[in-house]
Amino acid sequence: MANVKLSIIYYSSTGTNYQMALWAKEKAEQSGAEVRLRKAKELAPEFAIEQNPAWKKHYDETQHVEEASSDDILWADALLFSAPSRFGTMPSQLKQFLDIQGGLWANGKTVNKVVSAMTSAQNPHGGQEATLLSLYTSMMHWGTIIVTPGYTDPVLFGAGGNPYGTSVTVDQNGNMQEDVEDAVKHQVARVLEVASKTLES
Ligand SMILES: Cc1cc2nc3c(=O)[nH]c(=O)nc-3n(C[C@H](O)[C@H](O)[C@H](O)COP(=O)(O)O)c2cc1C
Repeated sequence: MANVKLSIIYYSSTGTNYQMALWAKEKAEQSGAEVRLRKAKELAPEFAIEQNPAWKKHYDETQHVEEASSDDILWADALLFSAPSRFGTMPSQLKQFLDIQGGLWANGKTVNKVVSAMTSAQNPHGGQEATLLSLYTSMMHWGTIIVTPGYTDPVLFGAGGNPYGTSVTVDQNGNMQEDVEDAVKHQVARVLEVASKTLES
């Protein structure tokens, strides 16, 4: 997958989606892609972060991660998003990032990017598919090429079998309930495969 430029753009309060983004980065780099790992800017007020020790810890520990910018979209052939469910939709932090890309969109700069997404929620039926759909809805408006895992590999069944994108259930202590590392890696490999085909054509 040499030559594919991949931006992994995530939001995470307590580390789950950051971990998924790191697995994706590891696999993409092993595959020869050029990778940018970027976080959506935190928008929550300090008091909200401070009242949740796990959130505060993750916030402090990821200060070194660069914030996503328009250039990360412009530069990339492929985009992989990862963000937790917030009442069945994407978090406002990621939505805000999308909402400030009107200039790119208006100039056709989002068209034909290969896009895929991952998520997490506290409950298996707590909105995992709906959260991915909320993101994919915006991606349709962007004219992107949405690439989902479907059921293209047996690892998906062990990871909960979500064909929309890898998703994981996280308990109240932040522990992932399914082993999704291989599913994340399969998803990113598939994104790179499709992106490299679009570059050849
Ligand atoms: C405001 C808010 C709304 C949430 N809504 C849901 C929900 O509707 N269903 C669900 O299962 N989990 C819900 N969660 C749990 C989060 O999805 C969970 O904390 C997250 O997936 C952990 O990911 P992270 O470690 O990357 O932050 C919600 C959490 C917050 C803070």
